[in-house]
Amino acid sequence: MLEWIIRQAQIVRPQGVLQADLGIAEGKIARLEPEIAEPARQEIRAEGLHLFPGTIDVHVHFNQPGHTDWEGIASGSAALAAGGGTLFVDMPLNSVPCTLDAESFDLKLAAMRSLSATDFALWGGLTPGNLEHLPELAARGVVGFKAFMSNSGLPEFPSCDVATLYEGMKVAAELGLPVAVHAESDALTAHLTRTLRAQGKTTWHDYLASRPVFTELEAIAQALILARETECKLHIVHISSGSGVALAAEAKAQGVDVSLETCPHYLAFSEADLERLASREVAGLRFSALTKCAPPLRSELERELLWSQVLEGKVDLIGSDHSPSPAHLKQGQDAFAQWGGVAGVQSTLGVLLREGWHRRGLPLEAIASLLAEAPARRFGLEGKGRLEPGYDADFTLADLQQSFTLQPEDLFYRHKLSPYLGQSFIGKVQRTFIRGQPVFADGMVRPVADPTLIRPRVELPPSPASFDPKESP
Ligand SMILES: NC(=O)N[C@H]1NC(=O)NC1=O
Ligand SMILES: [Zn+2]
Ligand SMILES: [Zn+2]
Repeated sequence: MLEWIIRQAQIVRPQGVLQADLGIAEGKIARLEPEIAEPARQEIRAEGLHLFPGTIDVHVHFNQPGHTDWEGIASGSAALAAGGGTLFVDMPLNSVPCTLDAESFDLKLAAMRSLSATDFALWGGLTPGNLEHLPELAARGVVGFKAFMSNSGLPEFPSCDVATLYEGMKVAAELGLPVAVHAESDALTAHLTRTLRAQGKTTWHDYLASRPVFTELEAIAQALILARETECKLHIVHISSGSGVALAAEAKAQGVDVSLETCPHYLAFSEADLERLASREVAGLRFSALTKCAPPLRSELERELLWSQVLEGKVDLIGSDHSPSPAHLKQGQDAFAQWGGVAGVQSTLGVLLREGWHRRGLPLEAIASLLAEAPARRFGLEGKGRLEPGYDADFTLADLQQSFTLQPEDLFYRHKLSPYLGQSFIGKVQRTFIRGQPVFADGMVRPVADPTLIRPRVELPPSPASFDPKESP
């Protein structure tokens, strides 16, 4: 007997939106049909609601173990589920220890298994000094290796010089896993930061001036050259500018195996918003501090160029780069000293519905691809990301007729701080299911019974054929 039937929702998939019944058995989608005649143990009438694949956020920092005072797995994953998410991939840094070897992986895995409200996957780190640990991380199931091309802000996660990045890509290519890069030039951003600070500059404006678009382009170009040379799969995280997407998309069209990620904050905000709102206080913090991130917000022109690339299908996927901190790390007059990171894991679907679907005509089908199918496909997350029989019953029901204003009490974050507070959104998330288990309903999160590490299915490059004497003439 079917466990659940969700009746007559608008089912949103990359290939189209259709009204149908979705039947669930043993945690998987068992049937997807115009009408399922038989009953199920439990049914939901969902006329008028949209049923999206559960969103997959490949870029979060939940910071546990070590920095549970910044976020933590339980609160971060609960926020993901409340925003329609069913799976996240945690970054290797901001936790203590960083995920750089087998031991640190095992510590994080144990914490995830006991605390996560959702399924999860893990990134390993690539830094100078941990190259020899990449194989053991791969064996344990990381989806790939994250490297910083500029200062990460954390001494325990040093940035990769070009030689380390090159050697790391060679190892990753052999392991069949991607390298993800935070693409900003260390030489240029460090130089500009030093110059501005030496002049006593401290405003948010000065911070933006220390990381202009060309410093991002310089790093993207370098990463593309190395990926082409090593035949390593490359994932460029949080591309902030339309120009950055154009550069990477061009290389992709020429055959470089690269995927492009941007974040909701680069789609929702620009320098023009900062100009207007910089000193407005949200939850006691300045808007300029809540939106401080690296790479930083860009001009209105770059934001609209980025949108046009999203609408043209040039961006593969969207990750939140949820990187929260306690309020005290975002206080003070010196913009350079404030913690860089935006808290947004709960708002990704809302931003795409408002800024994309409602304001710019982004099809709902594209949202299903950007937030679920593409991340699952790119990172080999089998059984995830699609609303098809045989796939895990991971989905979310949202009411696109219902608008709401985001309030601090809506947020599941440890710190109720977000640049989206006080903004109105459409598409309130009503329920989220993971492997057929209701994880979010009636404004409450009930963690999945068995939070599971999703390991990537890795396709290794073919090894040279061994000599078979029987076959020889
Ligand atoms: N350490 C960390 O989370 N850094 C992130 N924050 C941000 O704004 N950009 C990043 O890469
Ligand atoms: Zn980054
Ligand atoms: Zn990040």
